[in-house]
Amino acid sequence: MKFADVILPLALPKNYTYTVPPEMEGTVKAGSRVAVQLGKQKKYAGIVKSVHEQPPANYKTKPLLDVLDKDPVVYPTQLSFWQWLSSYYMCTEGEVLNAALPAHLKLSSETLLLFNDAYGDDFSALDDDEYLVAEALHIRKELRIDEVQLILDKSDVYSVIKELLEKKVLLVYEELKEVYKEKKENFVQLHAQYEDEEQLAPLFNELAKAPKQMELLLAYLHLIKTQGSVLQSELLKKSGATVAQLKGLVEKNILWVEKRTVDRVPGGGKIEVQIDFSLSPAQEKALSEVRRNFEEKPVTLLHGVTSSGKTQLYVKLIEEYVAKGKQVLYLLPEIALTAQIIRRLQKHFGNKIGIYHSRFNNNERVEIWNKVKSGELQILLGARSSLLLPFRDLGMIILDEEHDASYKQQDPAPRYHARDAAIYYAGLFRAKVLLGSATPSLESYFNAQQGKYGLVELTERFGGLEMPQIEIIDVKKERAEKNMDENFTPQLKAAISNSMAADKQVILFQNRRGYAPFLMCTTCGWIPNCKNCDVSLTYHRYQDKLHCHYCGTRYPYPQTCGACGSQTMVTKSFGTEKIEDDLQQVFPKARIARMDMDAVRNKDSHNKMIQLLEQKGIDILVGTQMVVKGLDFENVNLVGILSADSLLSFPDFRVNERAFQLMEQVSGRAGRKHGQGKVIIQASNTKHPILHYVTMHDYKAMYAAEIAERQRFGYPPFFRLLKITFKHKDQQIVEQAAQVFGNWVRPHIGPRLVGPAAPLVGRIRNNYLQEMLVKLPRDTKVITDTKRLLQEHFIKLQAEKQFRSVVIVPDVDCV
Ligand SMILES: Nc1ncnc2c1ncn2[C@@H]1O[C@H](COP(=O)(O)OP(=O)(O)OP(=O)(O)O)[C@@H](O)[C@H]1O
Ligand SMILES: [Zn+2]
Repeated sequence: MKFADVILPLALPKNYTYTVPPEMEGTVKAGSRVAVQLGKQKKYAGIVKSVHEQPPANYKTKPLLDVLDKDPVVYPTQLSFWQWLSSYYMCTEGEVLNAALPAHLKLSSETLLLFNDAYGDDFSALDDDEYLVAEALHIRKELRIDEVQLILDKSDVYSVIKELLEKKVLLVYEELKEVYKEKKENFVQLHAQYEDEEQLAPLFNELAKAPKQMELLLAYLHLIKTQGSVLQSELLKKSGATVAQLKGLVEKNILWVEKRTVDRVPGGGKIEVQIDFSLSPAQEKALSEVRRNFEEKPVTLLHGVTSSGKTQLYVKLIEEYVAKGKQVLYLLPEIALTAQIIRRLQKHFGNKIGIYHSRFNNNERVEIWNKVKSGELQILLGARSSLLLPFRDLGMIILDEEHDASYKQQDPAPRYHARDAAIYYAGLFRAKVLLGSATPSLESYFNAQQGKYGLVELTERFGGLEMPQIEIIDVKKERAEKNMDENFTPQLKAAISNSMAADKQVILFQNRRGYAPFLMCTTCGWIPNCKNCDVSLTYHRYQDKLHCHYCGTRYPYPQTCGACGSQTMVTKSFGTEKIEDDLQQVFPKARIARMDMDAVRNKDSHNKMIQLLEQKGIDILVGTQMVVKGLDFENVNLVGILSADSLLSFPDFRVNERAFQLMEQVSGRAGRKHGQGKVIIQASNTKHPILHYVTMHDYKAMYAAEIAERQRFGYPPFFRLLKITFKHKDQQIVEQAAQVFGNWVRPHIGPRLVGPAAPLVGRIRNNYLQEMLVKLPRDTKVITDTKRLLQEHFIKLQAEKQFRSVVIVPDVDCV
């Protein structure tokens, strides 16, 4: 008798074992999707983790209902990776599976199926069962899986549903209510008679009188040669012609236009790799050092100053791996960054490259999933979630901006760090990992210093440009002397004027979004707080509302103080929205744009803003963290940091490291092409050592100072941090639970256990919080033992009646 352990897309502590019915023995493999029953009613599609002959000790197994795929949906490598993720990051394999699988591959009895209107009503291509379901759906528009079971009068309906999904007859309802729409685009083609070169010559003569049409035709011929197919939009862009001019050629029966369904995610195509630049001697040297390091070590850190051309180095390396037939994963910390990089990469790799991130809809995700799995996509650019894709033969992972905290997943589980997960995942393929940054994390630089990672340094900017010149301005002084214009010092104002006069562009950085981070009553000091969270509210002038940045709740603007009733509410501190407003007053002619989470909610608006900036349609860009990283604009010569103080003063042991990284990175946007850039940093505490390191662009001095502190106080990289958060609606219960838990484990852990205590924001979405920190020495055995101990006590705590509903969230390597 054969048994299969199945991972279900649920947070079950253990995987269930099912019996493999004899007729399925040939088809059930590790990685296959199977339909199973859980409990009396529920059915799910899960993934087989392993097939074996060992019945479980404590329960009678149920049979698998169905095998959903001829070929497994993931390879054994992914199963090993998932298992590591779940054990290292203390979550269940079901949670990992849930994060990894696109919704279309996850089905359960609660799944709502929708009819895809785009399919039409011609069901002739369907078999009997499919037809019955399609017809019912066509009439009723939506069905639950149990209703499908009634219609077909059987319980194993998953394979039918899967077929219908693949044939695009039906859709899986997702919260986003996205509807599958085939994407159609106009393609242009040459009439067959002209495909013969000899016929072309007379055509050219004929068109000599119509130069625009001639240009169109030439552009067409170029595109068809290089790309294999010609999009109307691209053709018009390349030739600079109008639709009317194209119509002219269509009317002459030379070209014709056809609407075709296109992949949402381009792939295939016939572009050849074109590397049309050469590396500078410094880059060449760095590249060969990377290669040499790769021979000895799986991980190498490329520490290259801003604008040293790390991206170009990546391109060369990618080319080498692609030529060897390997897949390459290029990770970026934020979706926001993909837009510019993808254009840079597509220049070289055309359609060999795909993008993947959480803002993709499910249709797009399934397409990418399949192309990565088949190996059709050789290069994938993506955010951290692309690590969960079923790569077939990975040769290298590039992790750009490796220091970035957004590489850590916060919620929900698995709360993995993409850098560490990438290193593990690459190890399973014996692939290489290249970490790149101008401001490496202390952890990675430490590992490089220790010889665990290779280290390659690139210390000069490409093109012989100097690092930007940094000027620190004392805001306290300027304020006292009443020289300030809103939040701008005269120095910053003058520098902006100069840039604009020279037809250059400016980036201004402020780390708070909204208009004012809080309001205050000048009579009694009252500050409006969120009802659900213990935080002050941010004023957003655009909507004239107060927002909670933790739970998203919006409140009307209070005309009077909520405590004393006076009409003396004033805004305190300032966010990007206010800077944008004030700038417009000070520079009425400037074209100003704002880039923050509020301004660029969807991927396209962000992309458009970047393109506008590239095309010099914006003079001044104001933004948060978003403008800091990786962006490459040749015309920006000035960067202003409005308030360094807010970066240097929050209670976190990483504050100095983060502030340095941020300031160095945002400074790095200035002066990347035509002459040295300038950076103005406004600060009250101008003597802060971090400001000094930034002025000198001295990463190593910052590193030396910080690493000593970390060692002294027992923080990463010397210890790993595991944070445990307890959450409950009732403050007393959560405090008790944390106390009890602390008392249980403290005797085993000792002084390495810190807390419990309420975090800075002690209540979020009406849940009270308690936190505890465990410092883990870099010793695998201690780490595993401690995790096991904690896990046992989580279960013990939740077995206590009064604590049953306390939510426990372990966060390994928290950031
Ligand atoms: N070998 C090269 N040939 C032509 N252009 C180059 C070369 N190297 C770099 N550049 C150009 O210099 C600019 C900076 O390079 P790139 O963006 O790769 O730097 P980076 O090291 O990734 O910087 P950051 O860390 O700030 O993101 C880009 O516009 C890039 O196209
Ligand atoms: Zn709130």
